[in-house]
Amino acid sequence: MDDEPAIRVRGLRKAYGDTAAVGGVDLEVAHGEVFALLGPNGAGKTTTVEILEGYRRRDDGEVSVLGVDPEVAQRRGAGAEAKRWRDRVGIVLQGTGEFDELSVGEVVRHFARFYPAADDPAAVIERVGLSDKVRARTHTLSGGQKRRLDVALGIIGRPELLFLDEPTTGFDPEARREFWALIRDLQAGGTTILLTTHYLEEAEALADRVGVIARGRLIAVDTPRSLGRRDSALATVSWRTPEGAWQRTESATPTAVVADLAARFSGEVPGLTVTRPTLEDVYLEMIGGAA
Ligand SMILES: Nc1ncnc2c1ncn2[C@@H]1O[C@H](COP(=O)(O)OP(=O)(O)OP(=O)(O)O)[C@@H](O)[C@H]1O
Repeated sequence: MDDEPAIRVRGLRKAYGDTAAVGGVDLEVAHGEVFALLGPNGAGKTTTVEILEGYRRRDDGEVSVLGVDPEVAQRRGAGAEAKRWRDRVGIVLQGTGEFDELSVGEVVRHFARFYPAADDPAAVIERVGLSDKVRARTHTLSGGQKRRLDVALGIIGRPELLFLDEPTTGFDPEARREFWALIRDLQAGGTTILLTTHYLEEAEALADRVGVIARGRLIAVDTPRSLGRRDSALATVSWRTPEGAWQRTESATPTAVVADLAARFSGEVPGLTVTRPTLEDVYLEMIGGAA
């Protein structure tokens, strides 16, 4: 691990005509980190990620991805060093997953040939849960299965850095859990991951840090646990009275409230729960404030 972060962005700007899609973003992602970009539709997540991938040109700002300017690395005829950079970066765009009449196995094996140290196609197909579809033509796959194929193509080259734009859209709950296990596995193997998602529980399950983008600006960066000072927010204690009515109180010292209740009930407190704001609660409040 070197001192330079895997991703460093300073003053990034991008406009489409009069629309300022990205309006001055600073961001650093460390080697080995899983970072989730959150934000409402049209906030500027995809634009930011595609600039980092080198697929879109920026208007202004500095961008370094694995020590290289991605815009330069993706230029036509950029040379051997740029090719090496592209081999180190895995990209899963927002949904393709269809390759005419080719089968899943053929597509993955085909992509494997582009990389100098590609993973074993059969192992990757297994990892994304498509082993029983290896001979299926890609246009016959379901939406979630096409997305899994996208993920397979993103990781076949064993990237150091993986970009995932809304990777689990269309996944059923079980597939999503399997995907989370795959991401944890990749992180354990040292892969740095930048993902965008609309699923707050996904960000919470996977990300070391989350960044919230609203109207092209990064309005907060923190751990999922601490975002919006969530960890020090008042706790809500709820319980049922002996008459069966629900009671609730907000407190900065919920342990004292629970101890007091335990003494009053001399034992088990019926229906007791202690909750703090969820990641979704603080996220929605932030987005509301930024609108
Ligand atoms: N090619 C384009 N031409 C013109 N405007 C664009 C283009 N791509 C994006 N935009 C605009 O830029 C803004 C940011 O879009 P972007 O796709 O980056 O948002 P996003 O956060 O990824 O949204 P979503 O969650 O819906 O994927 C939006 O207002 C969008 O309409």
